[in-house]
Amino acid sequence: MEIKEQKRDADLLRFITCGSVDDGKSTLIGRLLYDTKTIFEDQLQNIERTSQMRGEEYVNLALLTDGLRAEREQGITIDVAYRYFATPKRKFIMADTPGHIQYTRNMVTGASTANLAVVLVDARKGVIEQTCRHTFITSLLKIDHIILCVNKMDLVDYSQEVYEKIKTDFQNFISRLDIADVRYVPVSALQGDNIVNKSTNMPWYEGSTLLYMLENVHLGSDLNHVDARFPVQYVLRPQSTEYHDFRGYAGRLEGGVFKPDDEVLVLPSGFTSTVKSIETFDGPVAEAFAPMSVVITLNDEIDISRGDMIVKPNNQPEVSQDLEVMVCWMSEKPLVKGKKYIVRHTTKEAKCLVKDIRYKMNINTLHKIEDDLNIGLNDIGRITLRTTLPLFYDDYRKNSGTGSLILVDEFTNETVAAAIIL
Ligand SMILES: Nc1nc2c(ncn2[C@@H]2O[C@H](COP(=O)(O)OP(=O)(O)OP(=O)(O)O)[C@@H](O)[C@H]2O)c(=O)[nH]1
Repeated sequence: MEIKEQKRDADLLRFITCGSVDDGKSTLIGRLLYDTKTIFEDQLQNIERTSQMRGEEYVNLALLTDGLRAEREQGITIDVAYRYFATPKRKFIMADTPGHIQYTRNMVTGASTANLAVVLVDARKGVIEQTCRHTFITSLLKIDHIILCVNKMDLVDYSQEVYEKIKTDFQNFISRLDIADVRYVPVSALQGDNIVNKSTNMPWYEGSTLLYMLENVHLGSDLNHVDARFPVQYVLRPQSTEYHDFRGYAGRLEGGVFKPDDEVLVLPSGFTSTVKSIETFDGPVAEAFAPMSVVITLNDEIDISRGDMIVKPNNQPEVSQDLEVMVCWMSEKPLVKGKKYIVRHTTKEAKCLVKDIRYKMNINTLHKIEDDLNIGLNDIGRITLRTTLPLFYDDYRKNSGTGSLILVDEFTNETVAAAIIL
């Protein structure tokens, strides 16, 4: 079962596209869908017609994703749209994040489950602060693979010199970050150079196309099958007399494997029991692993509630009310030292106090700024929190689910930050 799951992972690539407004993100996504022939005939006719009406020389592929965005914006709460497409080699889930002011927030949301980030730069502008910010967040979120797409090569006469300069600048920047795999490709999303089809305009480029990279990047299974973590989302106690003995704990595994008869420990109470059964929508199973959603029943009656975590006695997460975190600030209202926020971590909600702001990050130089601790919209900084309830967490590197949290404003209910536990 586990092997099958891993194989499925290798067939599926989740990626995010990031770039500043107008770098050509929508056009690039449109080009990928168009050249891999994954858009529908009627959609195509629609955008061809609109492009003609607007007197545009080329079919405006950005209309494809813009249309999707308009649809999505009616849904209001969703910041990130997911596009699915497939080639014979692989399936893709692409997180499309609108590149406007609140980009950090959208990017963090989209990137938290991504295996790879496509970072776009405009060949005329080169590596700018936004490129650095996106790349830094990518590394913070432990996305192992980055493809730097130098776009709009048609506007710089497909110049190798321009491309090499941008590549060197980027190499200099990322040498200070811990990113396993970085690739580079010069493209024109508008004209279709090196997206799906190899460009004839850049004979000096000997690498592969963007699609080839996406299809062939090697993905180890990034799921943690070692550390068993089951945050309880709901306690099920059906009222019907037929099931009056039944008490199940519903949730999604954030890591590891659970089987019937496994010895388990419940946090925070510390009580132990053994797994009686694991139920799913399709009936009982012999084993459950991340990211399955299941109902676990235990052989002992223990008082368990939402936010508790079922783990194994010999492999426990950290438990603490004092946390050191790296935040990406997402609110117009700056972070306030000494202020209370709501913290949401796995299925648990608590309050927390910002005890200290250690430093703010200079995104361009990656230096720590210690004399200006004003963390505002899109800033990244290191802070310490004291929570009202203990959280059960792991290092983000080991487990992104139990290693991250969000902060919410108590009064407005606005999500103000995403954070990684250090
Ligand atoms: N010449 C040229 N223009 C491009 C290329 N890619 C995109 N553009 C143009 O750049 C402009 C911005 O492209 P979009 O795809 O809308 O940019 P975006 O980054 O998605 O911007 P937002 O949707 O606002 O986030 C459009 O006018 C595109 O036609 C390219 O490779 N070459």
